[in-house]
Amino acid sequence: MSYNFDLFIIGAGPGGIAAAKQAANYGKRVAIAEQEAIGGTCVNRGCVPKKLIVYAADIALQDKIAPSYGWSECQRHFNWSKFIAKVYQHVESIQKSYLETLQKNGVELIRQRATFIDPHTVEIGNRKITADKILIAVGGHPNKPDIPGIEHAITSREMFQLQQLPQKLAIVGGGYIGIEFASMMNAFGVEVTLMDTNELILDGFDNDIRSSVQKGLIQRGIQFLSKTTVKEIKQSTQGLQLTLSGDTEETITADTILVATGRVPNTKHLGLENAGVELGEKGAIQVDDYNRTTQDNIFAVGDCISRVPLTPVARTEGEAVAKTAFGDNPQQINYDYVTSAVFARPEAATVGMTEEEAREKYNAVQCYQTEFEPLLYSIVEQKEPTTMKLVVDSPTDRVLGAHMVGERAADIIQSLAVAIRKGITKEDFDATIGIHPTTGEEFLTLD
Ligand SMILES: Cc1cc2nc3c(=O)[nH]c(=O)nc-3n(C[C@H](O)[C@H](O)[C@H](O)COP(=O)(O)OP(=O)(O)OC[C@H]3O[C@@H](n4cnc5c(N)ncnc54)[C@H](O)[C@@H]3O)c2cc1C
Ligand SMILES: NC(=O)c1ccc[n+]([C@@H]2O[C@H](COP(=O)([O-])OP(=O)(O)OC[C@H]3O[C@@H](n4cnc5c(N)ncnc54)[C@H](O)[C@@H]3O)[C@@H](O)[C@H]2O)c1
Repeated sequence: MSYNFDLFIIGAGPGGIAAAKQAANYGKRVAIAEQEAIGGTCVNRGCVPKKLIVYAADIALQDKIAPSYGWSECQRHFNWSKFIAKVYQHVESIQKSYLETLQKNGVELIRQRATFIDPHTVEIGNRKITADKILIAVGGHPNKPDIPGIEHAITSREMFQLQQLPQKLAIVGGGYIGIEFASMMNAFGVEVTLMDTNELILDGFDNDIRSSVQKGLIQRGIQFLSKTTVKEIKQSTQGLQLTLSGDTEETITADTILVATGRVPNTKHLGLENAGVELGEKGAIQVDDYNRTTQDNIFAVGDCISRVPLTPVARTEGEAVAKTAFGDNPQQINYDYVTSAVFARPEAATVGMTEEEAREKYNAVQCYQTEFEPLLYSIVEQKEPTTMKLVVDSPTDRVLGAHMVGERAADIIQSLAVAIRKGITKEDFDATIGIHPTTGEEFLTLD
């Protein structure tokens, strides 16, 4: 049977675009459907605009320590709307370059929503398109708790479209998104209250890292309510009123409420039932080790499979699917050493096993840890300690995980990840001569 395309991709985020490029490199006929902006969550309402806001917020933090470095105090004014317009200029330039890449590779982009008619056919606008293989890379969207008044709360998506900065921001959820926005908004002078149902923020990270970031944020002036959630939101004359439950049972007010309580896969109304594609837990698409769904010719990658919802992972999975479908060697992904970072101040980054995970899996685990004041803060009043931790399997001396909170944690952990993935030992760390004076060199002298 002849199909219109060798590969049809639903969703032009990092996962879909990576697969499109790789399949086109094999000389395959590829089309990609996108219902919104090319680049997906990461480019348009995630990593990219977020990191630019982090940079803007860092300027405010640098201003705070500048007088200790001999700079005169100055009053600067931050213009959010001017700044966010610049951010979106950059986002558009990325969209344009993605578009050029797709065109250069001969990939047809169809700017509409696609749904399944059968395992080889999708409906898109008034077209029916057939393909030998189909990749689902539809991403996810924010989960909003089902409570009265939730329509008054916004999600990360709307945070990027604010007309002006809030004065009082309440954040529900202390995961990646809640923590990053809490940190950025606090730096801009916004009064931030953050709540989480857990005792500690950043579920899934090493416990020492979680408490170190939490301490750092509280020190910066963020009000943290642990084991607390919101059960009702009402509009009042003082603003939005949040009725809390859990450890803190009171009413607080805010002018903006951000809910950041996780994300859910975009798998509804996709016609998956017409294609024999089954869902697993929490609406995520079920896939095997090769990202193949329950239908042989259909694959799924990225946030819609809820494995590790990060951009580099979606990209790697997209490439791997194209290699599996059209190359000589089927590709499986090793998720053991996926690095990740929370771009808060203080910044947190991690690779490999947490102490808790290592102790469950290995009999003799030794942790090497330090907390110190980095040179940058040595001559300023405000203190911001750095935490570093190595998790080691004692009998083999192999480093199982590295974790850090502090300046440039993401870049430092990123570099260590290469060595740790290759099986480096604690002795290898000790034998390495560092660069002085840097923060990273402290990883080489832990005892
Ligand atoms: C606020 C925020 C900050 C983040 N920061 C980071 C970070 O710093 N680092 C990091 O690694 N990750 C970060 N992430 C996560 C990252 O954005 C995602 O993991 C990544 O975008 C997932 O890629 P994807 O291709 O699976 O899906 P997406 O990027 O979500 O792309 C899916 C695309 O599919 C389209 N689509 C959906 N259904 C259809 C349909 N039926 N037809 C046509 N098109 C469809 C959507 O419009 C979307 O464009 C962040 C996420 C958020 C929300
Ligand atoms: N820097 C990055 O790489 C980055 C940045 C942003 C987002 N992301 C990705 O996006 C995903 C989603 O982020 P997220 O922060 O929305 O989710 P998350 O899963 O990281 O965190 C959700 C938090 O909300 C809390 N929570 C859940 N329900 C609650 C409730 N009713 N009341 C109070 N607290 C509640 C949880 O305990 C948890 O701490 C992340 O898992 C991550 O993969 C990555």
